[in-house]
Amino acid sequence: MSETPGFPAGAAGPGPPAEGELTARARELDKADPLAAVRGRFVLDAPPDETSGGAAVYLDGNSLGALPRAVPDRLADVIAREWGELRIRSWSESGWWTAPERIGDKIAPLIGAGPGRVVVGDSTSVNIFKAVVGGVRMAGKGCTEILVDATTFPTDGYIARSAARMTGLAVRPVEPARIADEVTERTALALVNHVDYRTGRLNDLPGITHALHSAGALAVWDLCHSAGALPVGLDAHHVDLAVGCTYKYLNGGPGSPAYLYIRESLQDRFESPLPGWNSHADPFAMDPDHTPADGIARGRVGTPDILSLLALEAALEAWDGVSIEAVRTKSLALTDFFLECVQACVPPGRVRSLTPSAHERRGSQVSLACAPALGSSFGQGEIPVAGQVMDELIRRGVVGDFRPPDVLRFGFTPLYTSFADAERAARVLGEVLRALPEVSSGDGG
Ligand SMILES: Cc1ncc(COP(=O)(O)O)c(C=O)c1O
Ligand SMILES: Nc1ccccc1C(=O)C[C@H](N)C(=O)O
Repeated sequence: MSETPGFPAGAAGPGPPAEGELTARARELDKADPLAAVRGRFVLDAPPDETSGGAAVYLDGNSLGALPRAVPDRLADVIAREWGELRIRSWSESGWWTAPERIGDKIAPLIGAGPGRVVVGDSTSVNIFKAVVGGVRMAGKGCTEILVDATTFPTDGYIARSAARMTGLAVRPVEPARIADEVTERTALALVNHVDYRTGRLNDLPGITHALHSAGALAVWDLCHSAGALPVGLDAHHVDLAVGCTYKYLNGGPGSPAYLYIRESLQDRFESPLPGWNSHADPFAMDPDHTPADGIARGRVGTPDILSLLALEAALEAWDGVSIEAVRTKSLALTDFFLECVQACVPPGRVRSLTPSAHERRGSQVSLACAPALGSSFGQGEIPVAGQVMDELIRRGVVGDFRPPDVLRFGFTPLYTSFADAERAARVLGEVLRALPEVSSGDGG
């Protein structure tokens, strides 16, 4: 097993860790945490004590964020009053019609965008389609290819290949770190994940964007795993187009609508491949010909999903008075502390951190490759051992997730994750791995 900076070989002893010391450190860190009170804005299990020993530590906010307390009452009001009583009048009187731009402006500061550059609606996949086809239509005439992050979350690759087929271009998968070397004057754009969903690696958005621009190509970023977790700086780094979901670190709820960012200076050249009536300059003119709206509204398609949109708007209240810089500081402290606890609690050689140890290359999750121990005490089956380990962690109240082939993912949402959560998760992971038989494959460390 290769040594990674997070786990110097032989540094951890096989016996039970110095629990008391780590627990005390976690308590001190939580006491000093300026965001500690923000946790109260979310519905979460109470921390475990002698009576509630089974309460869950939630480390899956990088897949589905926890429920913000403001959402249920707001949604109840939207349903009972705005829909139930005002009915059709709510499109204007309750601000439903303009919600996609209004809520876009609320997300904008979290991703470094000025007002009028973000519109909310549709899924991330649909926005990837709009961004890629819209980007190709803005690119130079002689372009023949689209570069796609070779390590991307699958949906980006699927959509990019279909968009390329429709526009007559080829798709070339390239590792993010190689994009600066691989881009040519024939490249229309590159579609890149800001944070790698599997490893938690933070890709170099300023550097890659600059390299693409130097070659005359556009930069299209997928912010699903960075928005709400770290500063993105879309305007500052002159990103052309970006998309992201809102159900992870923005806590918008299951299936909450995604967003599209279009750089201000490109907006009047953006031609949507899905020019629905909501993107028309005058939707209620019912014009048979499409005239695109000015500004970011041209990124809209059809009737917005109001219930989900307004749940998201209420969820964003959890950010009141919180800076994304403070979130980043806590995120790095949490992931550092978790890695330290894992090193102390987990028998050597059983996991290997896939997440870069360098802060400037790390998102807000820790991914641990789980050594392929065989003959697990949780029963042998088709499930890879890492999947069994995660099932057992969840059974013991530590909720992360498993991604094939061997990755345990732990997401840290600074708005509500505590240092005590990080310590408990690492301790339970150590217990689960100690309960498994020794690594039997040759590459264990
Ligand atoms: C990087 C990335 N892009 C896109 C998606 C999903 O897209 P959609 O919102 O269309 O399901 C995810 C996760 O679901 C993701 O991690
Ligand atoms: N949208 C979902 C619906 C159901 C279950 C998971 C997701 C995810 O978001 C997965 C996530 N994108 C990931 O990084 O694996």
